[in-house]
This record gives sequence, structure tokens and C-alpha cells, in this order.
Amino acid sequence: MESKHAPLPSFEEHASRLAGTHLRDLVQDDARGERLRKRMGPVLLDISRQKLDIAALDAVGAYIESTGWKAARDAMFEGKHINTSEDRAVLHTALRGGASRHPAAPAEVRREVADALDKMEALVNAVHKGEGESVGLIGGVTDVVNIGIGGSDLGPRLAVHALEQFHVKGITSHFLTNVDGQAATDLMNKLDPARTLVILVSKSFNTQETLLNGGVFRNWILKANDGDEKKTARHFIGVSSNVEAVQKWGASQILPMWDYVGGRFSLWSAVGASIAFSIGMQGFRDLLAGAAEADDHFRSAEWQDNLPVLLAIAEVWNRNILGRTSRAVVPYVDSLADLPSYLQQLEMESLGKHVHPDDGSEVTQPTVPVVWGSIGTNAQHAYFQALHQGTDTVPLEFIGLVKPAHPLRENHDVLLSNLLAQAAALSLGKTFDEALAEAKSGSEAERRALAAQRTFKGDRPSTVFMLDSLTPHSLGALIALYEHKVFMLGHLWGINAFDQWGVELGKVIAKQIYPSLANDKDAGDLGQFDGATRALIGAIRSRR
Ligand SMILES: O=P(O)(O)OC[C@H]1O[C@](O)(CO)[C@@H](O)[C@@H]1O
Repeated sequence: MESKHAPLPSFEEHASRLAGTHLRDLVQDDARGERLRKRMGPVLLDISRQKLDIAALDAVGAYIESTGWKAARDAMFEGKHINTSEDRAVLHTALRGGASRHPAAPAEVRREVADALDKMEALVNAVHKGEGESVGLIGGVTDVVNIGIGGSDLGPRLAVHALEQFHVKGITSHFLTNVDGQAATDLMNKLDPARTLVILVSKSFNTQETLLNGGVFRNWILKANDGDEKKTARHFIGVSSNVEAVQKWGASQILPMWDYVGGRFSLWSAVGASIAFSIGMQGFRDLLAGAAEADDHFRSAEWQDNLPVLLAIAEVWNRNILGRTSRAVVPYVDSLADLPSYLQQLEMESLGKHVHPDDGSEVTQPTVPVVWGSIGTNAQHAYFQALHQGTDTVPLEFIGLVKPAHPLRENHDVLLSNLLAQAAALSLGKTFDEALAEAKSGSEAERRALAAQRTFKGDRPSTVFMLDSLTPHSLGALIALYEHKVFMLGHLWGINAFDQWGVELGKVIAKQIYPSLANDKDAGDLGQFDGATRALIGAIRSRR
């Protein structure tokens, strides 16, 4: 379909000027550095190692100003139905609106969010006191298992693991996600059913993996309770927007979710109950307050100082102007090991779209890059070779902490020196002449061949996030900044960042295939499948 949407500008003049300018020269300009290093509360963002100069930055900023981004942003905060394909508001910001200086969501939404938080608080506090019975749950809980997938897993998992130093004593959290039965079996072997509380999290309450794993755990606990269903229900809290289905399923307590919160934006709701069970309700409210600080910043700062806008500028520059196809996220913080997979869902499920929602026409520029990564320094000893000398340029995102939670100063200084060194090495590189001067022995030809292999072209861009420390507040702020970057990119690319139709087809086909594997006697009508699927079903059945 022919598009009526104007493509992003090519910023040709700036792009060609910068093509001839090396990052090692750009980073010498202190005035430029000041424009590209900005702070919001506990988060310092440094995009000064991106291939932009002030003129290019201002050109992209002026373009963004012309797009009506502020009105689009305000429409989201106010609850307009900006998720048009599902006719829904997008109000994850309302979940932390209680801590905002300028809550913007409709009063009714604010009320139901506050009520749900209060209900969750009552459950969490009772369980922490060992008095779960007082709220209809079991007493003496030692282990909490979050069963969910995608947004019903990744956010809570990230926060629970990131905030380990804030965990309350006596409760251990676990995450059961994949439908691979090994995970459920290993967990059941480890836990005591009498002391296990399960949070079954599914916005739709229609997700195959979650319902199957929930059933496995219910049977396990039911058996331990000698078939007593009422007693068994007290081991389960259901979190869903489909309250009726949870009631039918048989959880004793239900915490709500709403259709105006997308799964990947939902950790701030009762979907994050396992976070509250891990770090206590005050910690959970601190997480919300950090996100609210980022919300207020996004809503009030001009583009030049607005971290989500600057992040979006860096991404548009890399993706649309320089044609980069992926971005690596490398936290130099072990406890943020889950951040890359969290961001994969947040960014790739939100921005992996190819049409404009208003008329279905094709977008005229690439949208989301592949997001990947893992913790440093480990990554340096695995794939950084390719990032330094491979033929593709992959923009990186480093995350570091000024103050760690542990007392091992030498470890931390070594960790941070490595982060800073990688950002420097990737951007500055090492010239052929520098490498040649280091090659002391051998013939001229041998020295030159060696120098070529030891040359680093550099000019490889990166972003650095430096957090003062890792707390519920700073983590909440960091995640919310990423959420707003996603909003900005959806706006600039003209796509709906809040639906996810692309996950449907595979789900439908999986349900069609399942009977052919489940029924050993009768393969059913294999003719409905393509040749490759038929052959693999046959191979599996013949070797069982
Ligand atoms: O919370 P639910 O409804 O079980 O969905 C889990 C995940 O599945 C998805 O719908 C994708 O299949 C995600 O968007 C969502 O976070």
C-alpha cells in the first residue's frame, strides 16, 4: 500500500559531514560533551560516544520538535486510546502515578490502582509476618514461585534479581516460565509444598505455558494436601485482568490487572507482586517512586535535557541514518544480568512493527534493531573481539554503578575501569601506524601484516548509563526511562508500540500441532501441515 506518511529526514548534510569525522576527534569537544551528557536524579546518561555533533543533534532535535511529540506524550499520560488496534489506553504510568508530582491519569484509574496496591500490601505484610492465614493464604511461607511468561515474568525477574541486597529474610523467590517440564520438576524437587506460595501471573489468563505450569504446581500441592482443594487454593494468588477465569481456576486471592497496561509494561502493577514479596512493600513503593521521577522528567524536560528523547535520538541515528541492525546492552553489574532479556521484550515486542496503524501502509524506514547482550566483563572475553574488529558496527550500551552494594573496592574499580576502557577503545581505536610502531621484529612485510591485524578502526559508538547505586528507586527510574524511549521511537517511526499481533500466528499453529504429538496412537491429519513440519513430527514420533 502506498504510504501517506513522510519518511524520516535523511539529515544528509550532517550524515556526510560526520562520515568523514572520527569519534576520536568528536569526543575532544567539551561543549559537545556537555550537550550529550545529562543527568536525571540517580541516572547519568552519556551519549557523547555516539556519532553526532552539536549541529546534527540540533537538526534531529528540531525535527522531533516538529513532530508533535509533546502532545502525543500527554495523550498517553492522560489515558487517550493510543493503542488503536486494540482500542485501549496505555496507562502503565498510572501505576506509579501516586508518586508523581503531576498525576495525569483519570481519577477512576488512579483509584483502582491505589486500591490494588493496598490489597497487595495487605497480602505481602501478612505473609512477611508469617500470618498468611489472616488474608486467606497459607502461613509459614518460605518460598514464593512466580509462574508467568513474557511480561508476566521478565520485569519481576529483573527486579527481584537486581535488588537481592534488599530481600527480606526468610522468603526466597523463584521464577517458573518455560513449559520445558525440567524447570518445573527441578523446582518441585527443591521446594516444600507446605511452605510454597505460588503467584500465577497472566494478564489474559489464556497463556498455554503459564496455565500448564500452574496446573502442574496445583497437582503437586493438592497431592501434598491429600486432595483438599480449599487448602490448596490458599497456596495460590492469581494476577490477571480476567478475574472470572482465575476464580474458576481456583486461586484463593486475586489481584487485578487492567487492559490499559501491556504485559511488558506491567511490573509496576500486581504483576510485580513477587518483587513486593522479595523486597517488602516499602521497597516496591520506592521502585514506583523512581519510575514516577522518570515520568515527571519525561513530561517536563525540554528535548535537549530529556533523557528518553536523547536515547531515541541516538537510536534513530544509529538505526535509520547509519543503518545499524543491532544494539548490544552490556551491564557491568552482575545483578542486572536479566536486563538484556527484559529489554528484548520491551523494545522488540513494542517496536518490531512494519506498518503504520492508521492506514496499514508500510513504514518507509527500518524499525527496531535486534537487542541483545550480557554482563561485562564476561562479555569482553566472549564476543567483544567481533565488536572491536568485526566487519559490522554494533552500537553498545554500557550500564555501571558508582557505588556498589558490596565492600570490595578493588573489584569494583577494576570492573568500572573495564567499562570505561571498552567505551574508549571502541570509539578511539588504534591506528595502523600506532600498531606498526609496536611491531618490533620481522621483515617489513611481516610487520605490516601484523600491524594490520592489530589495528582497531575505532569509531564504534556507545552509550553509558552510570547509576549512583542500584536501589529500588534507581532501578525504577532506569526502566521507566527505557519505557519512554520506546514511546518516543514508536512516535517517530509512526508505529503502534503497544500491541503485539506478531506473536499470534505461532501460538495458533502450536495448538494445531500439539494433538499430533500428544496422541501416540493416532497422528491425526498430518496433511494439514507443511512438508518440513510433517517430517519433523514423524521423526519425533518414530524415535520416542
Ligand atoms: O500475561 P499473559 O497474558 O500470560 O501474556 C504473557 C506474554 O505473552 C505475550 O502476549 C506474547 O505472547 C506478551 O505480550 C505477554 O507479556
